[in-house]
Order: sequence, then structure tokens, then C-alpha cells
Amino acid sequence: MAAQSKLMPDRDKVKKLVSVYTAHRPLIQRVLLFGFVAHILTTTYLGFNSKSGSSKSSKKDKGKGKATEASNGKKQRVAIDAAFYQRLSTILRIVIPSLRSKEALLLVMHSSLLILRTVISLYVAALDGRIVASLVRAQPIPFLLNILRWLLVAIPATWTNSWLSYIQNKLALAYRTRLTNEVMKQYLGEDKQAHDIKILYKLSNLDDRIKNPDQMITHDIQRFSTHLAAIYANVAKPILDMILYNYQLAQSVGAEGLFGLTFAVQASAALLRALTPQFGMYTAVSAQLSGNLRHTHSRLAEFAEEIAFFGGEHTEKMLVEREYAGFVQHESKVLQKAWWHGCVEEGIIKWLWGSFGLCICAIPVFFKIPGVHSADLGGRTEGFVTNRRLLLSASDAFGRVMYSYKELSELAGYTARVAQLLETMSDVRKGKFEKALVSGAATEENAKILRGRGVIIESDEIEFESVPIVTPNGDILVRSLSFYVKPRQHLLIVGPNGCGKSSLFRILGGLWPVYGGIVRKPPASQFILIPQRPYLSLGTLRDQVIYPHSAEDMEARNVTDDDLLAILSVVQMDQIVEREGGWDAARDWRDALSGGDQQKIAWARLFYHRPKYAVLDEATSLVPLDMEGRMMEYAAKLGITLLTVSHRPSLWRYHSMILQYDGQGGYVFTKLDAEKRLALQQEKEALETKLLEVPKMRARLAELQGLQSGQL
Ligand SMILES: Nc1ncnc2c1ncn2[C@@H]1O[C@H](COP(=O)(O)OP(=O)(O)OP(=O)(O)O)[C@@H](O)[C@H]1O
Repeated sequence: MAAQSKLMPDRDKVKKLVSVYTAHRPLIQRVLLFGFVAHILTTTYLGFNSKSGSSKSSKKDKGKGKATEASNGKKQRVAIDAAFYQRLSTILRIVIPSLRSKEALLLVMHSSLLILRTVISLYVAALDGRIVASLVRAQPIPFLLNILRWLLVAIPATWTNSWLSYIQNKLALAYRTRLTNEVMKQYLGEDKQAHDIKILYKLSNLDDRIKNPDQMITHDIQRFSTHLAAIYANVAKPILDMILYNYQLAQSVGAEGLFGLTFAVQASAALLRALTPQFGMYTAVSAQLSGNLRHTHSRLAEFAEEIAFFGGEHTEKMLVEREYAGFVQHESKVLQKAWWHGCVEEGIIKWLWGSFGLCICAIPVFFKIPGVHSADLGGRTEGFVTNRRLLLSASDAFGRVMYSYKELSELAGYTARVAQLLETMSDVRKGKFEKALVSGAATEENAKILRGRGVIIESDEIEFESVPIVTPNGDILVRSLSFYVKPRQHLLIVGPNGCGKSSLFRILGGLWPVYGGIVRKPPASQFILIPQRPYLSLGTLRDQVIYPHSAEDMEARNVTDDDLLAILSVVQMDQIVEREGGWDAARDWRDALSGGDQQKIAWARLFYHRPKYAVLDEATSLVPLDMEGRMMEYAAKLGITLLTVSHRPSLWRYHSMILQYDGQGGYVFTKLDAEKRLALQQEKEALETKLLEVPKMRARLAELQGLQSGQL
């Protein structure tokens, strides 16, 4: 009796607690639901900002040395971390430049359609329950009416889905266009006046970070845009869905059950996340390896003739196979990781969470929920079917948030690649280069030269005052070079191979930085370069002569096709117009013209543009001597001052100054007396020929002496 009387107050306490709970249940429900929404948003945010992801990746990077690696050996970490969000926000400002932009409008349309789809799904869940309930209650009229509603709701449902995929693809295309335009603006210059920066050349020659810009501009930007457009639907929409479906579900199963479910799901989700491999890093490495492979193949196509003549197919095959093997090895590793991750993922998301869900749907069937009226069999079935559908949608939404983590990792990979391209171009634009320097650059004296910067002054004449000639690798070819070229004082540049003759032109053309001294020169637009193998663009015959002008530019200069024909007749190429089918004929001119004809077309281009200075780098090596003289004289007649690199003595007489490198870092700059030099050259050659005869004469002498002694 005593023990019973002791228990009584406890029982009273519990009863009191239950009655307080029942009385305040609406408030408790609201607090729980609010807590639920806050919890979902916080955990999702923390999940996408997971520090563990980044630290894990850096540990792995150290262990296996696998992160995206620029060719200068620097590794770039790819994870969903602060760096990723920072890169992404920079790119987002490019792809969605303002709230009034087309992309922002598409995003608003996309969001509205996503919400509409969720609303339709909620309605369909309730309708499904009602259809099953009318079946269980054997009520044909409500059943038919509900089927009619089902058919009617199918119209906006299908319409919404088609629109969603259409707008998502449009969004991806719009992002790609914005990003490509921005990159092209930096890569090839914004307008015709902006080509002085020469990012195109500097990116691959003065900097090591970007190995294959073609792959980045075409493939990586496309993948990035597609992922970015999809990530919005895959992250924002599932989060919204999760909140709405669960809210609806809580109305019938109680927020307590929902909270329990959320706790169990979050715990297993944390486990899944911990087991998720670094897909972002793998994506970036994949893109890099496939870019290398593509580059190796494009070299094959470009140098097909040279390789075929050398019989270098076997060596090239080995090179391609090595690249391919590296790519396949990486892809196989990723596939294996994706395989077991897929198993764990499906086990947890589909099956474990499915069982949790069924238990939740059973709550109103087995327990009396305070404040909810008991239902008949039909009502219970309706509740169960609706709840189950809501639950399936909610768990599907949660699953998509989990999967989107993987997608987000991939997006991080492409974001890293695109951001690297943009950052490197911006650095190159500012003159900041990252390049592995050769050992010679390590000496203190060389390093000092490399740290310095010279002055460039715009002028009508060309003058170098104590300018070092330094290669992008940090090799110093000439420590201090001084010379000048006045208009019509043609300069000949000679010296052994690799001594820096063409490098001088790269400094003049603004391709290489000036590391010291003073350079006075006209803007790069006042120079025209004719290399040994001239560049022929894609386009018509006319385009080859007027490159880089367009037909409109030519018209604006009042130059007609007849004028072009007259220019071609100077180089004896006028018959080509008829032969190739007129000025508008388009071909691959590198194949259609012989080497000599290509050089002549380049000279015709020079005569069309009539710049102040022409830079000729072995530009007459493939044309006959009489044609060479004709072209040089015509250029001089047009008032073009020539800076010529050539080993042909026949060219000396067209120049008045000479810059002669000795190949050891020294040089002589002096007046060129062509006749005297030619006489000296002829005397030297005559002596050399005579000297060649000496061994023969000695042998003959010995023979004669032998004969003579035999006779005696
Ligand atoms: N983009 C580059 N990156 C690194 N080094 C370079 C680059 N271009 C040229 N060089 C180096 O600069 C040096 C000089 O080259 P340059 O083309 O000026 O020689 P050159 O005197 O014209 O020789 P040649 O008569 O054989 O054409 C060479 O050692 C070359 O390897």
C-alpha cells in the first residue's frame, strides 16, 4: 500500500505533463517545425561548406600527389571550401552581370517553374490519397471525378517539366556565351585597337600555368555552364521540396515523428558524406588529362607531313599511348570509387531511409495523435497513401541534395579550371608570369636582371639602349644591347643559331617583356613580320593578302581587287587569282600553295599594308634570287624600313647597317659596306677553296716524290 501511494504522485505528474503537452501541442508543433526548417538549412549550408572535405583533400593530395596540377608543378586544391565559393562568386558576376540581365530573368523563370512543380506534386500526393480512399470506400462518382482531376493536372505538370528542361538548357547556353565572350575578350583582345597586349602568345609562352587553353575555352567552360545551370535545380529545388513536403507530412504524422526521422536520416547522411570520394578533384584532373591527350592528337594532325616523312609514326604512337594510358588509369580509378560509392549511396538513401519512412507513415495508423480525429478505414488509407507519397518525394528531395553534393564537387572541379584560366589571363595582362626558370636564372646577377623592368617609349624610330635580351626561361642571351634603326636605314641582323636574332623581334613586337634599359619604338601595329613559314589564315584568297584586315577594312582604305592584283603582279603571282577560281575562293592555303608562293603572298601582304617597318626573318629563303631583289627594292620604294635576318649574302646590298651577334652574348653594331663585305667574303671563300686543295696537292707532291726516287 505504501509503495502504491508512492507511485500515485508520479503517475499524477505524468498525467499532468501529458495534459500540459496536449494543451500546448500546436505551439510545440510550430516550434518543432521551425526548428526543423532551421536545422535543414543549417546542415545543408554546413554540409556544402564542410571543412573536413577540404582538409581531407589536402591530406590526400599530400599522400598521393593528385590534385589538379599546373605544368609548373604547383598543385591547385579542389574542394567545396571557401576558395571554391570565392571563385564561383567571381564567375557568377560574369555570367549574371546584373539583376536585369537575360540570365537573371531566366533564373527567375526557372525558380518560378520549380516552385510550380512542387505545388503540383503536393496536390498530386493529396489527390492520389483521395483516389485510393474512394476505391476503398467503393464510391464510383468521387473516384471518376478524382481521375478527371488527375488528367487535368497532367496538363500543367507536363508543360512545366518541358519548360524546365528548356529553360535550364537555355540558361546553360547563356552562361557559356557570357563566359566564352569574357575569355575571348581577354584572350584575343576586346577590339582591333586592344591587340597590343598579346595574351594569346604570352599565355602559352611566358607562363606555365595553362597548358591547353583550347580545351579550357571549348570543353571546360561548356561543362562548367551545364553544371552551374543544373546545380541550381539540384540544390535549391530539393531544399525547398524537403521543407514543403516535410511540413505537409508533419500535419498528419506530427512534428515529433518527423524530427526523429530527420535525426536518423542526418546521422546516416553524415556517414555517407564521410565516405564520399573527392569527386571534384577527380573531375579537374580528368579534364586536365583529356586536354593533354587532345593536344597530343592535334599536334599529330598539325605536323602530319613532317612526321610521315621522318617515319616517326611509331614514336608518336608511343607518346599518344602514354597520354592515353595516364588518362585511362585515372578514369578507371574514378570508376571504381564511383562503383562502391554508388552501392553505399543507394543502400542508405533508397533502402535504409525507405524503411524509416514506412515507420513514419504507420504512426497515425497505430497511435492516436492528439488533436487529430480518428479516421475510418478509407480515411486511414487516404492518409497512408498521401503520407507515403509525400515521404517518397521528401526522401527523393533529400537524396537529390545528397547527390548534388557530388555534382557540386564536379562543379568545384570545373570552377577551379575556369577560374585558373581567368586568373592566369588577368596575371599575364598585368605582366605577372609564373614560369619554371632554367638553372642559369638562379645566379644572383641573372635573377637581378629578371626582377627589373625597362622603359618603353613610343617613337617613330627604333632604338635600344642597354636592353638585355632574356628568354622566357630566364636565359640571358645578350646582357646589354644598344642599337638604332632610323627610317630607310635598313638593318641586317646576323649571327649563329639560337643567339637571339628573332628574340629581338619578339621584344619589338611586344611579345617579350623588356627587362631593363630603354626601348624606343613605334606601336606594334607599325610592324609587319614575315617569317620563314608565313601564317595563312582560314578564308578567301583576298583574306590572305589583306590579313588581318577584313573586306570592309579594305574598302574603307579605298583599295580594290584590281589594286590587289597589281600588288600580286609585283611578286609575279597575279595568275593565281584565275588559277584558284577568283578572289573569293576559300581553301586551306597552307596545302594549296608551295612554300615559295606562301612567302610571296606574305610579301604581297606587306605591300598592301605598307607599314613603317618590316621584320623579315629568313623571309626570302624559298624564293629565287631575282625575285628576292625585286621584292626588296619594291619594299624600299614604298618607304618601308627593313629589319632583316638572313644568311644570304645576296641580301647585304639592300642594307646600310648591320647588327652582328657572336653567339657568346657579344655583338657588333656598325655601318654595312656591302661591296667591301662582299669582296672580303669572296676573298675568304677563294682562300677556303684553295685551302681545301692543299691536302690533295700534298698527296700529289708525295706521290711525285715517290716516283722520282724510284727512277733514281
Ligand atoms: N617562347 C620561348 N620560350 C622559351 N625560350 C624561347 C622561346 N622562344 C625562343 N626561345 C629561346 O631563345 C633563344 C633564342 O631564340 P631565337 O629564336 O631568337 O634564335 P635565333 O637567333 O633567331 O636562331 P635561328 O637563327 O636558329 O632562328 C633560343 O635558345 C630559344 O630556345
